[in-house]
Amino acid sequence: MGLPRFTCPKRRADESSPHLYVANCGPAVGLSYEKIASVFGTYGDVKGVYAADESGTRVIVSFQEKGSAQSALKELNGKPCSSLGGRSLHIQYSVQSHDKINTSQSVPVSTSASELNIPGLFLIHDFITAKEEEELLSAVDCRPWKHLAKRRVQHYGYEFCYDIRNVNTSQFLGELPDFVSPILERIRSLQTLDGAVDVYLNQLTARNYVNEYPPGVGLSPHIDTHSAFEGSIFSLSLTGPCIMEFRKYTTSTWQGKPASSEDNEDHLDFVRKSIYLPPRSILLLSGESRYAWHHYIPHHKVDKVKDSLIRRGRRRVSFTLRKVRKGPCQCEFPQYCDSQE
Ligand SMILES: O=C(O)CCC(=O)C(=O)O
Ligand SMILES: [Fe+2]
Repeated sequence: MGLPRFTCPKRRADESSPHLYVANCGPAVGLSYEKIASVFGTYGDVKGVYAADESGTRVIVSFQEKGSAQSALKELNGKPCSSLGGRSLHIQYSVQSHDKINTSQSVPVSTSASELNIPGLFLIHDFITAKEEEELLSAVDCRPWKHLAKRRVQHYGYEFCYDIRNVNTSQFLGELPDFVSPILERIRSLQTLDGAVDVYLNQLTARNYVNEYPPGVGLSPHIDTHSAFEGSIFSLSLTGPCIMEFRKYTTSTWQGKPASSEDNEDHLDFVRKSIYLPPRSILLLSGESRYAWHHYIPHHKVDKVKDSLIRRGRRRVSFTLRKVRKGPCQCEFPQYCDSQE
């Protein structure tokens, strides 16, 4: 399925159209395009179902006739739909997109953080050896992965709660496991990169990305909640490559609230930059890159990096190491800060 020519209206569009913008729906929440087409097809001829963006949770359903879209909107909007596993959809009429930014268009991918020129972003290649990588993978694979709707994770130190996008600081799960000690030690040597980097970390999220899902499942754009974590975030990539895209929204407000299916797309103005994360590299987000830029991993099967096409592996595991924040965030980016809303 291609990407849409239609998108969510910037303001709620009341005039009807044969195209619906449907949120809380898509491959990332377990609903295939075929399934969506068949459910919406009960209201009329569906011309196509398209990804509305790269989140995997928003789609455009295009009907042949306006009347069909009208009936589907009336029947399916905002109530649990038994044929979609009880999920409540949030539906609006879609309008033709005149936005200059086409989210399907990819940006050139840099291989170094200096090329990207985002303050506070660092990438270190070959931060660990292949042997260390193997040991880290077997250590996490010996422990149970928690299967959530869109991800498989393990949390250490503190649990990260995806519904509130924050940590429960009163529930300490214990010290970080021994298998990350050599990594933590090496991270401490990175303090020389930038004096402001905080290298005393107490939370680890191991994330298992398995390329067995249909396109659309990746990591949606987010800023790690300011009030949850301090200013230095490290992400170690294991076993498979990917690209990470950074976006700075010019008109954005704080977006770290629990992802809502009613999120509007009122901030389509953004600068995009992309970086290639090879296995065994570590990425450090600090300063502006941590506080003011959204980051995300588009789900691609193949990434174009300079002149090469790089196929994603069947699996990527990342270790995100952070320090849990105990008081409110007092960063210099209040526009993006949940503590300074
Ligand atoms: O997988 C990664 O490298 C990044 C994960 C991430 O951004 C997060 O857990 O907040
Ligand atoms: Fe993140």
